[in-house]
Amino acid sequence: MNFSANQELYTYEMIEQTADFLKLRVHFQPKIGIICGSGLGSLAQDLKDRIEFPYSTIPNFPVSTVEGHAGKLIFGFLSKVPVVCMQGRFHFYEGYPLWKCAMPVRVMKLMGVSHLIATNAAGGLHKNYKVGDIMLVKDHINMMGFAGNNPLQGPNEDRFGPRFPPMNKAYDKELIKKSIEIGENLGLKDNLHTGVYTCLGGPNFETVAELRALKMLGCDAVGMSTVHEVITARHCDMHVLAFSLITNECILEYDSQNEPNHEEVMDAAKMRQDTLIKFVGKIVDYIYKERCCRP
Ligand SMILES: O=P(O)(O)O[C@H]1O[C@H](CO)[C@@H](O)[C@H]1O
Ligand code: HPA
Repeated sequence: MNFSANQELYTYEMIEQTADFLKLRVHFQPKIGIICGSGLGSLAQDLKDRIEFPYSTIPNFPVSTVEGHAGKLIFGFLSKVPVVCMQGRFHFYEGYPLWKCAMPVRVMKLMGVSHLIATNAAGGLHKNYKVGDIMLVKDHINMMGFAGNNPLQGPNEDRFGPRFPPMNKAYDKELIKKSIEIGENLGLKDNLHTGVYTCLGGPNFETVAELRALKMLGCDAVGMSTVHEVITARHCDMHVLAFSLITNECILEYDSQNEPNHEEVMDAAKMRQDTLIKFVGKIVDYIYKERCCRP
């Protein structure tokens, strides 16, 4: 694998080729795209009439290398709504440049997807967050962008969107409000938050000093994904809802005996999978009825 950020960028025609390959094989048009975070692949388990594509069989697609990311694109119906699910996402630390990590979002766009639901596992920085809580992302801090790394780097492709896209309304406020309502109806009132997510490059978990700095900056949850997908989705005018499952507490004290690890992240995700399946199912249902089907 070539790890250079200077790998040849995807052309519009390559993304189109990938979308056409999938369109030929999928007989319905997905309206909502769902990206499953670490250990959250079960969000795709209830899809009816599913058509699955291992990433390695899709032209131009990267392949997943992380445990808890199965590496399949799954089309099907969730609550009777046509959706496409990424069971496994791509992270910068796997050696992929950010534009490559986010490429499936553009494929979704060319297939007709108008709404993206991005989910992730994240460390909880906010003092009130507990393992198992859900944080609806209201904003992000693009730490990788601070360091000059962005999925939109390179010549702009005007057919997707503008050179300088705004990002101050990245997360759909109405969908956040509705998701809170849906969560409360599922009995999750005490486990729901809205907050600021930040993505670091990984793969190491953060130092105590890094976490303290992020907290001072206003971050509520920390992960290694999602932001590049959201930027790419907003660039091509998709509506975005994102949420973090808080899978571990961020360790902010030097004398703590604990160390974060990927197993606890996946265990926490597994523990919450049934709840999240219901949560996402109802959100999908709402988006489809209230947004996608409106004349
Ligand atoms: O963001 P997702 O893909 O959910 O995964 C999170 O979990 C992994 C660390 O345990 C990292 O990849 C981090 O980004
Ligand atoms: N830090 C970064 N990424 C993560 C974490 C974390 O604590 N938990 C899950 N993904």
